[in-house]
Amino acid sequence: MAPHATADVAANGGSDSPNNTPPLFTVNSPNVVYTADEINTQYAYNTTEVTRTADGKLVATPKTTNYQFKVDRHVGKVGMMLVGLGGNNGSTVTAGIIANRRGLTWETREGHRASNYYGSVVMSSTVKLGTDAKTNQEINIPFHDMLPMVHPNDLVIGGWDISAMNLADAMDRAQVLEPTLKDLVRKEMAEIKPLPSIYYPDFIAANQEDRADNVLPGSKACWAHVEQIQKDIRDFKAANGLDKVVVLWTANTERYADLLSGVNDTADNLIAAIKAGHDEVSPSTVFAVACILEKTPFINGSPQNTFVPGAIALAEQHGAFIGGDDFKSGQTKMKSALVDFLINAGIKLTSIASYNHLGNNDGKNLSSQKQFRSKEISKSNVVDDMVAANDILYAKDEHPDHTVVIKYMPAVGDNKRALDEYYAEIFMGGHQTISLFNICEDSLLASPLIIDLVVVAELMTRISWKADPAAQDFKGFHSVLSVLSYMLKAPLTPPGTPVVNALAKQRAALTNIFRACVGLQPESEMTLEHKLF
Ligand SMILES: NC(=O)c1ccc[n+]([C@@H]2O[C@H](COP(=O)([O-])OP(=O)(O)OC[C@H]3O[C@@H](n4cnc5c(N)ncnc54)[C@H](O)[C@@H]3O)[C@@H](O)[C@H]2O)c1
Ligand SMILES: O=P([O-])([O-])O[C@@H]1[C@@H](O)[C@H](O)[C@@H](O)[C@H](O)[C@@H]1O
Repeated sequence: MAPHATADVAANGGSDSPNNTPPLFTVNSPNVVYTADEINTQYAYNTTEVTRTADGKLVATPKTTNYQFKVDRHVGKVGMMLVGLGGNNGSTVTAGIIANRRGLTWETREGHRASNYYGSVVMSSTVKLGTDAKTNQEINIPFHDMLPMVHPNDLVIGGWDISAMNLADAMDRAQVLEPTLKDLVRKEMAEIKPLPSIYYPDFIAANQEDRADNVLPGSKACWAHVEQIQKDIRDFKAANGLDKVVVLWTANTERYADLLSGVNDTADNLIAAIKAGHDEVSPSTVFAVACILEKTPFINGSPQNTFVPGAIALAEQHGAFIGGDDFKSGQTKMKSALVDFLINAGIKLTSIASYNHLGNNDGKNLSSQKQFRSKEISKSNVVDDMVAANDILYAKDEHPDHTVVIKYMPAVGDNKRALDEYYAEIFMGGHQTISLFNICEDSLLASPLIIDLVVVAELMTRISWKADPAAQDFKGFHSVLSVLSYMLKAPLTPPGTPVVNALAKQRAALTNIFRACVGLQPESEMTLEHKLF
């Protein structure tokens, strides 16, 4: 990706869209064919199949599956519609994109600051492309240059909120950004007003009621709500000349919906339940259904079980993309890396105590038990796969003690305090105790994840595959975008497939799938060229 020189951006009055930016690299291989419109790849996917002999011995057999991948190189004009646009995350990510688009700089107590996308894997991390043929040194390139992706500066932003507050006032309410920066984006932010949304009081904390002055008629699910959201999406696309939209939920955490046979267990029953006004269908599920019917990717940045079985089935029926759940921004992100390190180092983690307090509206909503329970689930399950993978340290169904506490302390605002203690058994009866104090400015950590989720989800709409060369049509990835898991606490995966929470594995999956789309094998890190000579 050509560096987005802010001066150029400012001169153009907008972003120098990567639609016109030539790729940073090309792959020199008979298996990769570039046309003006597509990247077409023949890819040998190598795995190891394990079977057991009659006497229980394991047999490992290398296996190769040949795929064809096709990437549409035309990004087009992309819209990002946020549910909860007027919240701390919604207003912060919007202000951040405006500031980056205009190349803004501002003064703070610590001195001069410039716009950036720090915390975004897509915009601020690199991936190893390969090794320099002459110097033998690693060549690392911006993640964003792996495949044609929308630049966040080019995203057209809109969305819904049950609060009517315009985004300049919402930005002030959020108390996240420096006044000097807010003043530079205030005019543009004031022009952004959230669309009225659906509000079913029973699903979020009662303390949210005083915000709800921008709501559609009806306090429980109805088909008119689905149709209105679909209309909102179509109108937004038409008004802004968009080629596609991605919708992302960054509204309040809802309580879990009960899973009810005949109500949300199948696609037909879910649609019938909404039409019948069933009160166990949540606003986030109604948004999911509307987006699925519009074939608009829908991502859930909160921990509730938006994707009830009927919603997943509906997405599969319509070939629509869904993803979730719950941004993995600070305390849990650290946990998914630290637990991976400890257990893979053969250290027996026996207890994890995760406490945090925060003072933003999210914390206020989570001060209600049912909403906290949704978050407690997503914050607790993040170690399961790492523990289950090591039967030397853990007997079957043995787990570390794990407790999650969240307290609402208004004084600290968006600057969540996370205090963690990791207690482990080490060699010969010893113990290791790791204590962390982690101040997470929650919205400044979540906003880049919103960008990553939207950019990757949009990219996935332009990637197709087939395994049988004789097959006529290419297929899209499965409707449940588990490739998004790196950005999420409780990754949603296709039914029957395993959940991976280990942070390093999640990132490797993302980068290696993108490498496969340009015909490159996974980076093995073996560097045999530096060992066998
Ligand atoms: N680091 C983080 O900030 C982080 C990390 C993980 C998950 N999350 C989740 O992201 C969500 C947003 O966090 P936040 O700090 O921006 O919270 P927030 O309370 O500031 O914003 C939520 C917004 O959603 C609006 N809203 C509520 N119900 C709505 C509905 N039905 N339709 C449209 N808008 C609705 C509210 O009015 C509010 O403006 C929360 O669910 C939170 O748990 C945040
Ligand atoms: O990703 P993470 O920092 O563990 O999780 C955060 C929690 O610690 C916090 O209590 C909650 O309010 C945020 O929404 C977010 O979920």
